[in-house]
Amino acid sequence: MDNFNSKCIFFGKPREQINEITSYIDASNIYGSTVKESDKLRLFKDGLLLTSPGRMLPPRADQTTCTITDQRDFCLLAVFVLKVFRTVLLHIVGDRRVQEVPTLASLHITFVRYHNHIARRLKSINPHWTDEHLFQETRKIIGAINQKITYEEYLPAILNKDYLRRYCLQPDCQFYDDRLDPATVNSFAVTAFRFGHSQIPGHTGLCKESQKRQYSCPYAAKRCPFKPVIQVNEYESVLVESTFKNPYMVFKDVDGIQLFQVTNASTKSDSLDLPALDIQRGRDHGIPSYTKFREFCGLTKVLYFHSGFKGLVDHDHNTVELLRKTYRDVEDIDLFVGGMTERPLPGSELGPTFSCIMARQFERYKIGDRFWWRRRDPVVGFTSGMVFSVYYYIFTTFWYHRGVHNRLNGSVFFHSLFSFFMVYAVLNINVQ
Ligand code: HEM
Repeated sequence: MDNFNSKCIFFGKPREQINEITSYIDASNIYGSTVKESDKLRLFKDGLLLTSPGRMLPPRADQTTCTITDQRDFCLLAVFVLKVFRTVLLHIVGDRRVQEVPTLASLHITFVRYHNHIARRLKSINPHWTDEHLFQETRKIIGAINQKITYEEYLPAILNKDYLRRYCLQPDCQFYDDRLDPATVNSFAVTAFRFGHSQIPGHTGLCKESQKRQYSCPYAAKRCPFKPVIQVNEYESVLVESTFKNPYMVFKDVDGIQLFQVTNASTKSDSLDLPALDIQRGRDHGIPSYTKFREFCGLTKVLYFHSGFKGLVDHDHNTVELLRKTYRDVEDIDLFVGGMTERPLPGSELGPTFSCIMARQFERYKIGDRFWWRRRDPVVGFTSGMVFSVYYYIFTTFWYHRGVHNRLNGSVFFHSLFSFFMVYAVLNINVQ
């Protein structure tokens, strides 16, 4: 990965960590980042992706340590091993982080199903297309849907309108610049985009098997692809840390997951100290300090621990006091800490420093992508008919799929998709 402003030059290039997977927003979380990976995930028939019973993700081929007793059961011994060693993967999909939390696994499942749904629709319209043709066309549509959701739903929810405009992140700004490197920069992956870690409430809500939900449908009753069922308002709430590395929760015991229910209940002491990890990872990667990034972003210089002139003008007084107690010098403030504690800009989830890093990165992902879905190019861009289809698919398929096969609460699924998890899943940063 490259850094926006790295000055440490080694053999003509700044020394940076390597990104294991593609930086482009190309749905590589579903398809993998190499042809070899994507081949492992394909059925090689009608453009479809592999699934397991119940249209779930395919289990790993080397999962032979236990007996699968019925279609909905997953290898419990493997789950036990997974809990103890935290390394075994239960399922295969384009990104190995699928096992991080069941809520993330559910999004992977949704997009695998979504792929197969679109491939079947394309096959019915074009029966003469080969498996390869169907696969690639479907993949292009799924990639476009990921780009569309990221830029038209997610970014407007977290970034201020000025930043969206200044960095060409709005739908009316579409062009390609081959000088813009779309690689993921270190400061984005290691600090700014980890702001999402502060958006994770302490609990996940589960629906019990016996409970069913009612979905309202945007069409006349005759055209609805499913029958409305009984409304459920009750959820069992579990601590979010009990869901870590437990993707099997999507497959077992529960009939639904309400993504990150907000409750005030206290959390267990053995939870993952993610902010500590994030701060340490920034130091580990040699990320410049918060004050250096303010300069890089053209923001006012910070020289003193106060919130006035030449101070921490984007922090409130109490936060400045806490920072003073924590750091000996303003120059020492970690980018993650300084950025996370800034007051959010109006209409935004982020302060000016993180907004600057985020907006610049998303600009690179968009303007530097030769295959950007809205690119006005007859070879790589979508025709206006296809652009319409992407909007159409997004609208109809969420209703069609009803969350993950009756397991996810539809409305909460929407919420979570657009609010935070989606982008974690699609952005494809995985540093080694
Ligand atoms: C329950 C939810 C989540 C958990 C348990 C989780 C956990 C983690 C862990 C353990 C890491 C690796 C930390 C390290 O070793 O440096 C990580 C990295 C990261 N997370 Fe999360 N995360 C969650 C949600 C999110 C969300 C919602 C976002 C953003 C919107 C996000 C963005 C990132 C980014 C950008 C990285 C760095 C990836 C890399 O450089 O390889 N995470 N996360």
